[in-house]
Amino acid sequence: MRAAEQEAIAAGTPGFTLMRRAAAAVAREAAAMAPHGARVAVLCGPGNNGGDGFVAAALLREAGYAVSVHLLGEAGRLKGDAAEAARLWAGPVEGPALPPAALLVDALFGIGLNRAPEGAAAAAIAAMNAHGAPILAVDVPSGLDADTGTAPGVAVQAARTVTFHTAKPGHLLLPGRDLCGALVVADIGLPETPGRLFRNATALWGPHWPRPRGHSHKYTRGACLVWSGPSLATGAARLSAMTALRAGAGIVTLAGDHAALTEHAAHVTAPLLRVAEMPAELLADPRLTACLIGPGAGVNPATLARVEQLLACDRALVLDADALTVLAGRPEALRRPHPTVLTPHEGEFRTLFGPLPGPKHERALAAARASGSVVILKGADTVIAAPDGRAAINDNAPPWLATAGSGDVLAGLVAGLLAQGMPAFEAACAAVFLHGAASTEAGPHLTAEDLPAALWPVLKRLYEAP
Ligand SMILES: NC(=O)C1=CN([C@@H]2O[C@H](COP(=O)(O)OP(=O)(O)OC[C@H]3O[C@@H](n4cnc5c(N)ncnc54)[C@H](O)[C@@H]3O)[C@@H](O)[C@H]2O)[C@@H](O)CC1
Ligand SMILES: Nc1ncnc2c1ncn2[C@@H]1O[C@H](COP(=O)(O)OP(=O)(O)O)[C@@H](O)[C@H]1O
Ligand SMILES: [K+]
Repeated sequence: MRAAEQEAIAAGTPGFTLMRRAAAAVAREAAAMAPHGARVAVLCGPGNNGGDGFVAAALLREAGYAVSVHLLGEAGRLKGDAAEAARLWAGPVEGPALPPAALLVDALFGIGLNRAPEGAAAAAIAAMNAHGAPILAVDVPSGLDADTGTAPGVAVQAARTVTFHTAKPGHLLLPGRDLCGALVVADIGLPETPGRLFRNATALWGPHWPRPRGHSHKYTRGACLVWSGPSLATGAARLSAMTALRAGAGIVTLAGDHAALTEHAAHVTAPLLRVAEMPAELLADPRLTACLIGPGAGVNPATLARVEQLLACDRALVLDADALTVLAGRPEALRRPHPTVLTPHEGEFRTLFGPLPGPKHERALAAARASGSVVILKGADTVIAAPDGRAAINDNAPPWLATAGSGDVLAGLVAGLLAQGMPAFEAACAAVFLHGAASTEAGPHLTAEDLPAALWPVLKRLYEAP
């Protein structure tokens, strides 16, 4: 953001012009939240976030709102664009005590927050939260660290947050995402800057989406092997296999011992069933393009031996659940010259990689580098990270996705996309996004079994999109 701002200023757009555009977006959102003519209280801080507040206050007053402006600090100490913004506001500048109002505009701190709010700043934030009126946060809810999604102290709980140019990690990572309320990203005319950190969206992976051609047959669409857990632990692999088929893999094989396959045979029709002791018995088939192991596998030496055999093969590979746990503390064992995707939740992640410092996207990136693999660090704010330094934060998954078996569905989705030749990072991002979209489609009270069916309309819409 700061680089984009510098570039724009160097190219001749004054900083104050950017501030005016930002403030116009704030005023637009405020007008959408408060009835015309209502009382709006704008709380400004000592930096440019406060500057946005002053300009927005002037715009709202022009538009007919009853606006009061409150400053934390002294008007005489405002500098640069913020001082110019304060001059634009013709009315009185009051202290931080807030009057009754229909809407509060939080322009206290933005991306310049550099420590936990204390004293008057902490009191002002607490007073906003206790006020009762909805809060529109300018750029970032004050007190939230835009880089990490964490709040070092007290933070504003906004109803809506309007940010500029692009979402920051703190808007997408928890608890930041919850503090923001509804997020609005406003264009303020900054140039596109090349970045390595993304908000997960169709544009990130859509160009790599595998589409069958007229002459495709099931083997050219990709063949996927899903290793099954033993008898009475087969459901997880079945969810994965059904989802891999739904993802578009031409053929999916469930493999394991005879008792396990007997259970599968009682449930599924489309997947092939192959009795095998070890994956190597099936890897001779050159048509096989991707393998998945872990769901229901069990944490035991047999699983470790199978994982090691699969790591040594030349197919794309997804390791989930128990296949990650058997490699506890050995991420370097995952290095291989073929696409590999790991799908740990926080517990499996810690077991495999140990405690890593920093915000979630940085932890996932460190794990991706250590393992040479694409890492999907799951949770309500799933992060996808690649060893080359790219990372994406996902924010489309509703909380009812937290249900037993939904992780197995995600693993199968990744495997199905890898089987079709989709590159690992893009396949992982697509899978996480579509998983979230399918759970939104299915709605509250879904079970993991509903997800492959719910993916169907989501995928159809993907095909219909231009
Ligand atoms: N960077 C850009 O391209 C643009 C930035 N704009 C606005 O400018 C903001 C960034 O402005 P600044 O860099 O001036 O930073 P801020 O206005 O976010 O905050 C910095 C000020 O707050 C003080 N401060 C930080 N943490 C504090 C704490 N815990 N307790 C008390 N005081 C604290 C600092 O000492 C400094 O005076 C953005 O969030 C956005 O609202 C917009 O005007 C549009 C363009
Ligand atoms: N609060 C939440 N909001 C959205 N998605 C969630 C939430 N909690 C978990 N998830 C998602 O649900 C899935 C759970 O996977 P996992 O923990 O492996 O469960 P299981 O092993 O039972 O399948 C993951 O994709 C995770 O990202
Ligand atoms: K703010």
